[in-house]
Order: sequence, then structure tokens, then C-alpha cells
Amino acid sequence: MTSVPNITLNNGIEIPQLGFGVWQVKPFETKAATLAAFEIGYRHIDTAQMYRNEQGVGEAVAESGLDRGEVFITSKLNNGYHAHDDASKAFDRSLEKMGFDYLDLFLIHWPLPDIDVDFVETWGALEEIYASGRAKAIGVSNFQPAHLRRVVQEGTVVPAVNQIEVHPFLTQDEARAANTENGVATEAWSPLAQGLVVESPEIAAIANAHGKSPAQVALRWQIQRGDIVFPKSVTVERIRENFEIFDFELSEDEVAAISALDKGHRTGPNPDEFNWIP
Ligand SMILES: NC(=O)C1=CN([C@@H]2O[C@H](COP(=O)(O)OP(=O)(O)OC[C@H]3O[C@@H](n4cnc5c(N)ncnc54)[C@H](OP(=O)(O)O)[C@@H]3O)[C@@H](O)[C@H]2O)C=CC1
Ligand SMILES: O=C1CO[C@H](CO)[C@@H](O)[C@@H]1O
Repeated sequence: MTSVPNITLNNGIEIPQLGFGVWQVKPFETKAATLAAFEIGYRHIDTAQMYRNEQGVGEAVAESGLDRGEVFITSKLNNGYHAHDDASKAFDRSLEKMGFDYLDLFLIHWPLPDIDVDFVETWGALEEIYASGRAKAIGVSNFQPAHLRRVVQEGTVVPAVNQIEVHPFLTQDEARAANTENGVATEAWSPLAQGLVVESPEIAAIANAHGKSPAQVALRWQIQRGDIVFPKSVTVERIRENFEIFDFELSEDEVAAISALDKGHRTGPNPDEFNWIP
């Protein structure tokens, strides 16, 4: 079976570099999709309170026959629960929904820079969750370099990861460099640019040269750049295809050619402007 490399986070915890993302997987489909991913060999699942499908992830873990320690599960604090006590209670509801006594990784989903609760207060709540052992690691998502610097300077625990949008059309050089400078691992969300990568003739040409698909080449590019990825699919063949990326290697020139496709194209919101509360 394919073996997925682990990345060691800044607190020593290991995370599989390839996982399975479940945004837009409908709650009633989540258990089956996650079980299919486990069957193929994925051991890392990325969910969020906002996705409303944590329960399905928990049910899949329970039914998979895998030990809790064999899987790495991430969830994220929903917008609207940034106040200290709200964050702590929301975290416990996640554990309850999933039937777990701990999460491997818990993130602040969005910094929400213009709402009246400062994300440094929210970070304090996550630090307490971490200290209690209920999360093995804590981190942030969609933090711009300025947001990250504040948490690093004003907090006690350095975030283990910053989960940001990264794909060949949005290479995020500045944000990735800020993560690295602070010892924070980059997790790349929407690694397939929500499917857009398959339409790129440049990626298709590289894929043809390797006998692989454009999606596999985009994911391989991210793996070779050292980022953590979790493509989403509800199609079993694609879930399998996205897992088969460890039997080929891109040359330095190919990595550079894919990086050159950057056009600053976001498929999701800009964190500087996103203050949405569901
Ligand atoms: N922190 C954050 O704010 C965010 C985090 N995320 C995380 O990142 C994960 C992945 O990002 P997501 O936005 O879902 O998008 P992806 O970049 O993973 O793309 C998913 C889309 O690509 C299609 N697809 C998947 N595999 C293939 C393939 N091999 N060939 C062709 N098409 C394919 C899927 O279709 P189909 O399902 O029909 O097969 C789906 O439409 C999310 O699930 C979530 O966990 C995402 C957005 C924001
Ligand atoms: O994870 C997510 C999925 O996409 C949503 C809409 O763009 C985001 O708000 C959210 O961060």
C-alpha cells in the first residue's frame, strides 16, 4: 500500500502530508465518503464546524475498525464563536458530535479582522484547550502574515499550522514564507483550485509526460513544495486517483513551470475582507 509521508509539526506531533477534505460533502454522504477514503489508505481528515458534517466523520472513524490513534482529525472553530467561552464550548460540541475525547488539530477558521472579538482572545481559548490535552495541536486558518505575527508575538503557543488557500494559480509565496519564518507548517486548502487545475493546458502537458492526471500533478507539486494537502471528492475513483501521487516525481523545472502559473486567483474569500458570521 502507498505510504503517505508524515510532517512533524512544531510541537513534535506528526501529521500525514496528504489527507481528505470534506467541505461540501453533504452530511448524509460524509460517513460513506470518509470510509471510502480510509479504505483507500487516507488517515487524515479535514473537517470544520462550518461544514456541518463532523458527525459523519466521527461515525466513519467508529465504523472503520481503525484505532483512534491511527487517524488524524482536524476541525475548525466556526465564525461567530470567537469569544473565549464560546470557543471553548464550541470545541466541546465538536468532540461530542464526533464521539472523540480529543482532536488531533483544532484551528481558528478565519481571523475575522473587523469583528469585535480580537482573534488573540480566541487564540487564548485554543491555548487552554491545548493545555488540557483535548487537542494534540492547535493552529490557525486564513491568517495573513500580519495576523500570524500578532498571534506569535502576543500568544504563548506558536500555531502548529496555518491553513490557507494555495494552488498553482495562487502560490502564496509571501504567506508561505511568513509561516516558515515563524515555524508554522502550511496547509494548502483547495489544492485543486476546486477542480480548475484540470483545465490548465500547461499542467495537462506535464501530466501527459508522466502518465498521470492533472489533479495528481497539482497535488504532487504541493507535496514537493512541502505543504500539507487534503483534496476533496465525493467520487471514489477520484479519491483513489488523488491518493496515487507518491510513485512519480516532478523535476525542478516542472515545479518551477507550475509555480509560474500563479495569477493571484482566489477561489475563496480574501481573509482581509472576510468578516462573515453564519
Ligand atoms: N480553511 C478554509 O477556509 C478552507 C478549507 N478547505 C479545505 O480544503 C479541502 C479541499 O478544498 P476544496 O475547496 O474542497 O477543493 P479542491 O481543490 O479539493 O477541489 C474539489 C473539487 O475538485 C473535484 N475533484 C476532486 N478530485 C478530482 C480529480 N482527481 N479530477 C478532477 N476533479 C477532481 C471535486 O469534484 P467531486 O467531489 O465531484 O469529485 C470538487 O469539485 C476542503 O474539503 C476543506 O477541507 C477548503 C476551503 C476553505
Ligand atoms: O472552509 C471553508 C469553505 O469555503 C467557505 C466559502 O468560501 C469558506 O468560508 C470556508 O472557509
